[in-house]
Amino acid sequence: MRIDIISIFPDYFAPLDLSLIGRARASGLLDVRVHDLRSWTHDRHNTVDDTPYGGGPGMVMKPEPWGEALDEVVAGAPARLILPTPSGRPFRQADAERLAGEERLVFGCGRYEGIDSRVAADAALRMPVEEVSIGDYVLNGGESATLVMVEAITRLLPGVLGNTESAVQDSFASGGMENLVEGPVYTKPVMWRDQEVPPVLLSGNHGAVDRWRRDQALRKTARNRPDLVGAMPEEALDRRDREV
Ligand SMILES: N#Cc1ccccc1Cn1ccc2ccc(-c3cc(N)[nH]n3)cc21
Repeated sequence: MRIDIISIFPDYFAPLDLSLIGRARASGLLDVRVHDLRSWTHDRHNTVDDTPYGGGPGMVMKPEPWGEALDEVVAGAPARLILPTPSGRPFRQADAERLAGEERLVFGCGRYEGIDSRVAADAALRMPVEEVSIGDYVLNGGESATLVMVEAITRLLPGVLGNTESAVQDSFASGGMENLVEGPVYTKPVMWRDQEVPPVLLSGNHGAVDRWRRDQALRKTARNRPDLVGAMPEEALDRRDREV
C-alpha cells in the first residue's frame, strides 16, 4: 500500500517512523510519503490561507496549493482521497478494514477553519473522495486524525503486526455478532499488590477461559458501551449474560 499525506506540518508524522509502522516502511511493506503543502505555493510568504468569503472567524485554506499538490501527488494513478473533518462521516473499524484493501490512499490534512470546499469537489471529478471524522470533538487540524486512521488501517495489512500481535482477535469486530470491547488482561506475577490473577486463567481449561473472557467482555461492554450491547442480537447473549 502507498499512503501520501499532505500537510503544512509534515514533522507531525515523525511517529510514522517508529514501531510497527516504521518497521513496515523500512521493510518495504508500506510506502508512506509525507508532503509539505507549502511546496505548492509560489509567493514569498508561502501563503496557504485567506479570509473566508461571507465573513466569519478564522481563515480558510486556499484551493490553489491543494489543487496543484493533489495533481502532482496523485499524478493520474488511481487513489482514494481521505479528508479528515469534524463534519465527516464517522470512521469505524469497518472503514479501517475497507480502506486496508486500497492500493493507494491520499490524506489531505486541513488546518484553520478547513479547506476551500471546491478542493474536494474538484478532486471528486478524478478520484473517490471521503470526508471523515474520527469523533465528535473538534481538533485544530487533520494531522492527529490522519495518524489515528493510518495506524488503524495499516495495522490490518498482512505482515505489519509482529507474530506476538494479531488483528484477528481485536475487539470492535465489524459485521460479526461479537461487537464487544476487550475484557481485562493479565500477565506475571500471579500476585501483585494483594491482587491475584483470576484462577480460571491459570486452570488450563480453555473452554472455561473462553467463557470467562466472553463474560468479562460482555460486562465491560455493558458498563462502558451500552450502545453496543443494544445492537447485539438476542441470541448473542446467553441466559447468564442477560443478567449483566
Ligand atoms: N475543518 C475544520 C474546523 C472547523 C471548525 C473548527 C476547527 C476546525 C479545525 N480543523 C481544520 C481542519 C481539520 C480537520 C479535521 C478536524 C477534526 C476531525 C475531527 N474528528 N475533529 N476535528 C478539524 C479540523
